[in-house]
Amino acid sequence: MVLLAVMGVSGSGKSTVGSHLATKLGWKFYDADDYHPTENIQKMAQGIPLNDQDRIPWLWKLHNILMREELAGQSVILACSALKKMYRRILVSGRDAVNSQSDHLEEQGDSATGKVLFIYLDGPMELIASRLEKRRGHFMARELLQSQFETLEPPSAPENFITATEETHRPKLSWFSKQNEQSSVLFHHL
Ligand SMILES: Nc1ncnc2c1ncn2[C@@H]1O[C@H](COP(=O)(O)OP(=O)(O)OP(=O)(O)O)[C@@H](O)[C@H]1O
Ligand SMILES: O=C(O)[C@H](O)[C@@H](O)[C@H](O)[C@H](O)CO
Repeated sequence: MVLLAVMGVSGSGKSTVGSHLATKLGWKFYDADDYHPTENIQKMAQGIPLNDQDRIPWLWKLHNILMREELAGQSVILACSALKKMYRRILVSGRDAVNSQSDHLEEQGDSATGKVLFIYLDGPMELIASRLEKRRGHFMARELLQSQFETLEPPSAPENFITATEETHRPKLSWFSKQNEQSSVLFHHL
């Protein structure tokens, strides 16, 4: 059973790569965009970046979905921006991530951070902007790309993640803890 989150800025390819992987692997797929409250969608459509207050309850909801699937023994892929380290902590640990001291969570080490494997879709702003220019019928205002990059805190050790470079979506192994057998399956499909 694997909980996988495909993360990155708007337009980095989370929905495309995440749904592709889920189909290939026969796993359940969730797109975090489908779980935003209407107010968040309206903000983004108006070109107003979301803030922590907008994102935190949404991330709690997504954490609950991941935990429900974990309990059911179901492997899942979630496409979710998860731009900040704190947001990724919430996906992994829910309310504990907000209530506890960050040091405390860090001390928990693999037992907490290793629960979800993040696939970080990394890519240059120009390339992603050019893709967003061509994308039609999506609520996200394209002007928000700049703020997405400003908010982004790329994952780093001891987080549990793989970086995939945007040009090829070939994963470049950065750091991950204990999911070696799973990563070889993922490499095969990416
Ligand atoms: N590897 C790729 N090569 C070329 N185009 C791509 C690639 N990945 C995604 N795209 C295109 O880029 C656009 C953005 O991709 P996608 O919607 O999957 O990104 P996203 O990260 O889910 O965005 P958002 O967070 O805004 O929903 C789409 O039009 C998609 O077809
Ligand atoms: O954290 C965020 O700012 C949001 O998740 C955005 O990234 C959007 O949901 C998505 O990317 C729009 O398509």
